[in-house]
Amino acid sequence: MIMEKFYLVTESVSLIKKLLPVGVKLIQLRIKNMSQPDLRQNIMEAKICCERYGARLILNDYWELALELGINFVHLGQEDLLKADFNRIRNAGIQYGISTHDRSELEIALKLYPDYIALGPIYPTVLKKMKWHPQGLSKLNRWKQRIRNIPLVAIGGLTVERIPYVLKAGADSLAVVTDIKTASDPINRYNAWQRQIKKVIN
Ligand SMILES: Cc1ncc(COP(=O)(O)OP(=O)(O)O)c(N)n1
Ligand SMILES: Cc1nc(C(=O)O)sc1CCOP(=O)(O)O
Ligand SMILES: [Mg+2]
Repeated sequence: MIMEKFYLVTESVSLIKKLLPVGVKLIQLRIKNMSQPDLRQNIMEAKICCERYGARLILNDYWELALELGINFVHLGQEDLLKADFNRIRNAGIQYGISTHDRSELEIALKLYPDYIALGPIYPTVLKKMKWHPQGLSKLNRWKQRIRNIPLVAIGGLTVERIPYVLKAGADSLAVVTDIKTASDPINRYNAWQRQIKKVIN
C-alpha cells in the first residue's frame, strides 16, 4: 500500500472540512469521550466529506462502528488489539494500522499482517500523557529495516521543521495532531507541510 506522506489525525470534523478542499488525502478521526449518537454523527459526516474529496478516512479505536458504518480503515492501539475481532474486520475488507512502541509490540503487530505500523512518540508530545520516552530517529530507522515494505507511520511531536529528519530516517508517512490543530491558519500550515515534504522527496 502506498501511504500519503501527510497524515492528519484529528477529532475535529470542521478541521477536516477545512483541509479537504486544499488537498489532504489521509485523515484519521480520533475522537475520545463522546456520546454514541454524537460519535456516530461525526463519523458519518467525516465519511461523507472524505468520500466527496477522494480522501482516505481512518477511524481510531472504534472498529465495531467501522463495521456498522462502512468505514474501511481503522487504527488500533495495543489495548484495542485485545478486543478486536480480526475475523470480522478482515471479512468486511477493513484495512488496519497498528500502534507500536517497543519490540514486543512490534512483533505482536507483525503477526496480524497490518496495512501499516505506527511508531511513536518520535519526539515529545503534548497531546497525551504517555509512558514511553521519545523514541528518536535511530529507532524509527530500525523499525523500517525490520518491517521493510509495510508502510511505517511516524507520530508524536512532528512539526514542519522536523519533516526532513523523520523522512530520512525511513518514515513513509507522518502523522500530526498539534502542529496543525494549534496553527493560527491550519491551511497555511498544511501548505507549509506539503512544501517541505516536496523539498525532501524531490
Ligand atoms: C497513526 C497513529 N499512531 C498511533 C496512534 C495511537 O493509537 P493508540 O495507541 O490506540 O492511542 P490513542 O490514539 O487511541 O489514544 C494513533 N492514534 N494513530
Ligand atoms: C495519539 C498519539 N499516539 C502516539 C503514540 O506514540 O502512539 S503519539 C500521539 C500524539 C500525536 O500528537 P502530536 O502530533 O500532537 O504530538
Ligand atoms: Mg487507540
